Amino acid sequence: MNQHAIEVKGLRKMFGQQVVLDDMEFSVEEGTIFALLGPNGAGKTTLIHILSTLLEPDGGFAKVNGYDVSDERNMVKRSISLTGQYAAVDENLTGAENLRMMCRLSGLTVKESRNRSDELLEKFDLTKAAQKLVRTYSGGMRRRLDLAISLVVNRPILFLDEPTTGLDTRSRQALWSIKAELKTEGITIFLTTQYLEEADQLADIAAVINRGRVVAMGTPKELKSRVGNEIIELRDENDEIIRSVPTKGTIEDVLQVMNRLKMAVPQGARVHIRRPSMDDAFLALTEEGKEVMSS
Ligand SMILES: Nc1ncnc2c1ncn2[C@@H]1O[C@H](COP(=O)(O)OP(=O)(O)OP(=O)(O)O)[C@@H](O)[C@H]1O
Repeated sequence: MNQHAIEVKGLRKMFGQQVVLDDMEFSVEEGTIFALLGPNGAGKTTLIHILSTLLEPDGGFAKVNGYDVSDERNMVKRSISLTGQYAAVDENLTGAENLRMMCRLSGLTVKESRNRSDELLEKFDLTKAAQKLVRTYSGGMRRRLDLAISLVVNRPILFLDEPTTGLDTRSRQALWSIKAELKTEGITIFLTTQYLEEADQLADIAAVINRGRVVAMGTPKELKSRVGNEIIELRDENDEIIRSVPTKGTIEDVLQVMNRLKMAVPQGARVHIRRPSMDDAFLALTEEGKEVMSS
């Protein structure tokens, strides 16, 4: 059956007078990686909390694995894993003990728990650190343990709230490769991120939200193409960017833009023409970007 892993329609959430999610609408196909991109305070965590039943919406509806987040909370909870601020890691236990405890709590036998823990420690490159107390772990190791714990029981949908925030490049890349592995197992991954690069590398579909609304959605490639086909960048003699202007990529358009720019830039400025990045798309699609693009 080809159903949506997540379906959101007219979703609304207010905190006091502040509208945090405003008529939000999108769906996520089963087995895909979906990235929710948005600046600080855009409403990403609020949305994850509603989808994982930690918060009640004020209007509209959301279904996760076919279950309504308000009316079928238990079924939703059984369909998801959630990593992030809420993972219960005991600092005074070892990584292996934490994992085995979670396995036992979720109903596995002692033997099954040992096997599943070993398998996850291996997958997340924690076998060597398995017998060390978690309080001695680095940030990257904690994140990997957090992710491993969220996978103790195979659930069809995995929520990752800013999973790589604060990780060094190496740990981030390790997490990316694990997520790609999960995808091959058919798990739907819903992640929030402020790293455009992350959405670009990983996601099948990315939605950009700003002030509680979806302002754009598509494959990272589609989102990038919304910014224009080629970007003209003018740099000064220190290689600092002076102007960055999207074009349609045709010779006529590029010439027209160059002519316009000629009047406004200092002599000696150098020209680069490049493909748009996710950063360009993000800036162009959010409020802040509109100012940049129209300047
Ligand atoms: N419990 C709460 N009570 C009041 N306001 C809240 C509450 N939780 C969030 N907000 C507000 O709602 C808005 C959206 O917050 P949210 O945490 O969902 O954003 P976010 O996109 O996850 O941001 P960040 O990237 O900084 O984590 C913010 O303005 C925040 O101050």
